[in-house]
Amino acid sequence: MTKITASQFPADHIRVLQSVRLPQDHPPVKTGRIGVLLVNLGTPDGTSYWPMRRYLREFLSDKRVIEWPKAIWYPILHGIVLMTRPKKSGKAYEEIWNKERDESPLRTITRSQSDKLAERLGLTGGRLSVDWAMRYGQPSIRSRLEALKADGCDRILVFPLYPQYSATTTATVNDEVCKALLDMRWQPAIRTVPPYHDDPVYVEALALSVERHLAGLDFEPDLVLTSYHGIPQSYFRKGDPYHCHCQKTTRLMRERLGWDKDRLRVTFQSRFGPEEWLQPYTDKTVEALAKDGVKRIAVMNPGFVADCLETLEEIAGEAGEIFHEHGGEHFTHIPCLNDSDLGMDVIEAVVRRELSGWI
Ligand SMILES: C=CC1=C(C)c2cc3[nH]c(cc4nc(cc5[nH]c(cc1n2)c(C)c5CCC(=O)O)C(CCC(=O)O)=C4C)c(C)c3C=C
Ligand SMILES: [Fe+2]
Ligand SMILES: [Fe+2]
Repeated sequence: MTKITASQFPADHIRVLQSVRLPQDHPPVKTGRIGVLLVNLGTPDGTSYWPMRRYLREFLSDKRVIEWPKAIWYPILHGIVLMTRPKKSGKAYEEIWNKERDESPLRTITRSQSDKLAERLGLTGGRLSVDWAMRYGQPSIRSRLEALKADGCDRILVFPLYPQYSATTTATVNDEVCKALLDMRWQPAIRTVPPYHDDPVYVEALALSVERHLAGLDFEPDLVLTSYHGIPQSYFRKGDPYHCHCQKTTRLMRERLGWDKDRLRVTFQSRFGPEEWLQPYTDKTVEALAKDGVKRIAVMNPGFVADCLETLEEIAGEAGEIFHEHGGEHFTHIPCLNDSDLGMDVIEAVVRRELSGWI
């Protein structure tokens, strides 16, 4: 957790009661701070079987992620998936693992985003604590909310790091926050960050990241795919707005870049299980493009706030291989916004907006 203590305190209504003299038998009171908690999806603690299994078990037991009835899903999960997937996914994680820190890139980048946000907010004064958590794995949402509360935060802004809303991501973060509140006697006031898929700062950052990346290449891609993580088609039919949010982000980028529909396309990646997922699929599209004679493409992942397994291994690695195997010549992956200045501009703008009235 990074604390920001500034000499200038902007809002009158925020008080620190630590200095108030309390009766001797009074429990300690610490209040008056504001917390910001960045939350990303999660990540295993290691790439070997047991850490992978623990992580996948928590993730795939979430009823927001797999909506099948427990009586059907649990025997499959415990009987097949948790026997085979930890090994397969562990190998994939090994390819992208941050060996220096012995952790996944998602964890490294999320921590850095939290540190940089604290630095940026500190510049303007205020009494804020900035921290980060993972929905699955460590550090857990519960542990960081408790730490913020213990630090005197009686107002906490929770930021699920997903620009496009989905029940499988945003809602499950909010569920976990509410579960932690259930056990608190003195609950902090909570705000959660809404989706920001059409925020001009976000769209501008994405467009600039494309322009800058393409300017540094020695070839010009014929088209760029915006590849979003998929969800089952049935979730969309039941009312999850995720598909529409993805389409809107890409449309706004296209308008900002002044490109036509064929030059910036939407695809969906990371299918899991036998169901039909949102289409067109990224891997199939990449293959079809190469077979149709397209020689140069770029792929980016606007829905991922940080590079991770799904972008580094599945897109920068596998999708590139597919393209080359089927006749493509030049493939480039445009990195996520991560903790770059552009990425931090987006996070800071969203946080400042959502904190309004509190600071
Ligand atoms: C099984 C169903 C899954 C749904 C639905 C799903 C939605 C979803 N996921 C992300 C973002 C990420 N997913 C990541 C990894 C990952 N995702 C699933 C499954 C579903 N995701 C699994 C099983 C895994 C683990 C890896 C594997 O075994 O393949 C990650 C990467 C985490 C990392 O440490 O790098 C991210 C990020 C979104 C945005 C989303 C729906 C919109
Ligand atoms: Fe996922
Ligand atoms: Fe739609």
